Amino acid sequence: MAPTVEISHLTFTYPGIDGRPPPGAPPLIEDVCFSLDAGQRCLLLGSNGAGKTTILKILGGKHMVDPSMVRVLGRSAFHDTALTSSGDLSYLGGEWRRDVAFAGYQVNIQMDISAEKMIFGVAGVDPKRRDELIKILDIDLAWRMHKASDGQRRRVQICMGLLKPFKVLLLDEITVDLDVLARSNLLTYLKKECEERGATIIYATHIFDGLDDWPTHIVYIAHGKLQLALPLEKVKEMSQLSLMNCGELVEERKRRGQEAEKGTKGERPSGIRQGC
Ligand SMILES: Nc1ncnc2c1ncn2[C@@H]1O[C@H](COP(=O)(O)OP(=O)(O)OP(=O)(O)O)[C@@H](O)[C@H]1O
Repeated sequence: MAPTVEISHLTFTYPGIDGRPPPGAPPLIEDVCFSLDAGQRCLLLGSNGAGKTTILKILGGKHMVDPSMVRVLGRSAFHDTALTSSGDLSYLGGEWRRDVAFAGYQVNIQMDISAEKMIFGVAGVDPKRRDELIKILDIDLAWRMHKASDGQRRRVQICMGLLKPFKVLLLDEITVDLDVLARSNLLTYLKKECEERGATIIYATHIFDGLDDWPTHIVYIAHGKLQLALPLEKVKEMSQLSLMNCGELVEERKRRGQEAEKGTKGERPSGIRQGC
């Protein structure tokens, strides 16, 4: 079966004010390759500014790249807007606290509107799925969105983003405003979505609590370059380190790679269908 997410030699630079990449500027994302299959859950790790959001936005079709570099469900999200409008590809990112991005549209949520109106306003939704999400996220349908707390808004926004049974879900630090119980319920629900429906999820986060056994794969980015892309068991086997120390693992592998290069052949991080 073809991978659901394919990143192949992805290289990207943000355009300058003239709409073109600044001449001579090094690429922000450079030669990143990895792919994921249906049912896999990938944690996308990296320090601030490493390029995680940029990669997720490219995958979500928010920045244009050559279609050969990024394929989601075999298509380019930037060029094929039906991917997001159908709900097959869902992107939940940081700006969601103020705006709801659903099916490719941005809706401002500062106005006086109830959570119920927002959630039930989405047409073509399975009522059972909607009820389950409302329960899991512990949403009070009477919340007025302009008065709701950040965490309450975030719950409504996450609920709306998950109403359609996505095939690929991109999560960019969306659980930061959630309390421990809501976060744990959401992660359990998302795991179930992958195991039962074969959904693929990429989740960028700095908060590792409760994630030890959640991902199936780990991808680590530093300075826009892929450092590691491996199944979780491999990461655990190799390092006996927690996810928190993934950076140390990468440094150790780089050091060993450099030593090997000095000798015979250089070691290259091997991983989840790395095609580069
Ligand atoms: N629209 C933009 N134009 C130019 N540069 C940008 C733009 N957005 C982000 N950058 C730069 O790209 C780099 C990577 O940013 P990105 O948001 O992808 O990192 P990140 O890994 O998600 O970081 P964080 O963990 O802090 O969210 C940063 O140096 C940032 O300043």
